[in-house]
Amino acid sequence: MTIHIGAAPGDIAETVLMPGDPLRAEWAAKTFLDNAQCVNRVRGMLGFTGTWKGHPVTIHGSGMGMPSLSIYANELIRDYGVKTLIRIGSCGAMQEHVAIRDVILAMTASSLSTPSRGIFRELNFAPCANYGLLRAAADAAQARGVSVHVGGIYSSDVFYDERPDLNEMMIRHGILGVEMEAAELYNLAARYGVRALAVLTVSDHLLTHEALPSADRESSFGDMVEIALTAAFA
Ligand SMILES: O=P(O)(O)O[C@H]1O[C@H](CO)[C@@H](O)[C@H]1O
Ligand SMILES: O=c1cc[nH]c(=O)[nH]1
Repeated sequence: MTIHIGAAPGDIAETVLMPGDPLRAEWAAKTFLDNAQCVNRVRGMLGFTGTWKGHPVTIHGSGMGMPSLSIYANELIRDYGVKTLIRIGSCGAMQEHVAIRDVILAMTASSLSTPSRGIFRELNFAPCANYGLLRAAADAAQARGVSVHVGGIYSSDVFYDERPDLNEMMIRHGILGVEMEAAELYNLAARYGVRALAVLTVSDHLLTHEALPSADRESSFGDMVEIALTAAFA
């Protein structure tokens, strides 16, 4: 047990899928895993462990934002020995050719800052996905016929953004979408020598202003879960 995770040693698998939303964790575990058991409910941050095609998998919420994700990812890696972390998140699209419900695979994650800023100091470290996971996820998405985009995303500290100029800059530089966790997940994966990837489903569109309701964000993004599971064990 850790301060934030109540699971017993051995109750967390080496492969963890991390949605921001703990209720998406519950839905995904009960929908896609066999024999899913709840292994954490500290602070309501639900985690479940089961198997997928015989492979042990944990699906655990990260909460919203990089500081929250950092707490769970640190404890999962350092205390529970997790080796592969795949974020399964929602995001806002920033390009016209990206549509609602499309899947984005985050090759890199730009940011204004991350919780690792104090460690990197003057270094502009470039957080990037694990290439093997990224390639396997792209293959899995194409095999499923999912509309998938691979490229850079923006990890923001705010959902309610007051910088239209910044979004314009991101859009002009080809950033595919915005979310709030991937950059720090990639920083931590690099620091501890583990694999990480962010697989995102477009829930909002910054250009068209379309937006899916919260129920859809919680329990309808099945393609990204299956892409993440397939990539983890490719
Ligand atoms: O749907 P999740 O995985 O929580 O991801 C996105 O949704 C939240 C904001 O609504 C942020 O956590 C953002 O990164
Ligand atoms: O962080 C997020 C997530 C979904 N949609 C957004 O616009 N931002």
